[in-house]
Amino acid sequence: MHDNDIILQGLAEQGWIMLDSHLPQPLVSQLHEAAVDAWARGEFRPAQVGATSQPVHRPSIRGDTILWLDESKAAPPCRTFLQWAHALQQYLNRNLFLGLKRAEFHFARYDAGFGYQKHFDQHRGQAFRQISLTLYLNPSWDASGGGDLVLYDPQDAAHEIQRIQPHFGRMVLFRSALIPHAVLPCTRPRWSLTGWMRNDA
Ligand SMILES: O=C(O)CCC(=O)C(=O)O
Ligand SMILES: [Fe+2]
Repeated sequence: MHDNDIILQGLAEQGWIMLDSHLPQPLVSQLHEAAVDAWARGEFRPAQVGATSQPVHRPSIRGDTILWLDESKAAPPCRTFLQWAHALQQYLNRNLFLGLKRAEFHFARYDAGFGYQKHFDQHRGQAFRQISLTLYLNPSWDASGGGDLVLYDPQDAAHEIQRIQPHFGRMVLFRSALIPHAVLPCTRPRWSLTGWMRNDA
C-alpha cells in the first residue's frame, strides 16, 4: 500500500497514524539543521497556551519554544516540506472530505525537563484545526531521552492508547478534534516540526 493510503486509512479508521521514514532522510536532516540554526540565531519564542485573543506563557503546561514557518521566507528544506504537506492536504481533501484550506507549521524545541500536558489541538470555540502532524528531528534518540508523545482514547481520555518516542524521521498524524495527547518531559533537547491542516481560509 502507498504511504499516503496508509495515512488515509489510519486517519479514517483509528484517528491517528505513525510512520517511520516517510520523508527522505536528507530532507529530515536539513530540517533539523534549519531548526538548530534558527534557534542559535535566537529566532524561537516561548510557545503560549489558550485562546488566540489572550494567549499566555505557562511553561509548566507547555514548555516548548517555537518558530512558525513562513513560506515566503523559509529556507529551501522548509519549502520542500511545506510543498509536500500541501500535496498531502490535497490528497486528504480528495479522500476524507475535510475541506482543508491551509496548513500552518512551526519548529518546536523542548528543553530538558519540559513537556506539554494533556490537551486537544482544537481551541475551544475555534474548531479549525482538523489534522495534526508532527515530524521528529532528533538524531540518535533513545528511550532515556523521555519526551514520548502519549495518545489517549477519544472515548476515555484517562486511557492511554499509544506512546511514541520522538525518533528521527518519525511522523505522527491524528485528527485534531478527536485525540487527547501529551508530551512527557524530556531529559535532553527535543526537536520537532509540528503543524495543522485547517478548514478556515
Ligand atoms: O511534539 C509532539 O509530539 C506533539 C506536540 C503537540 O502536541 C502540540 O504542539 O500541540
Ligand atoms: Fe498538541
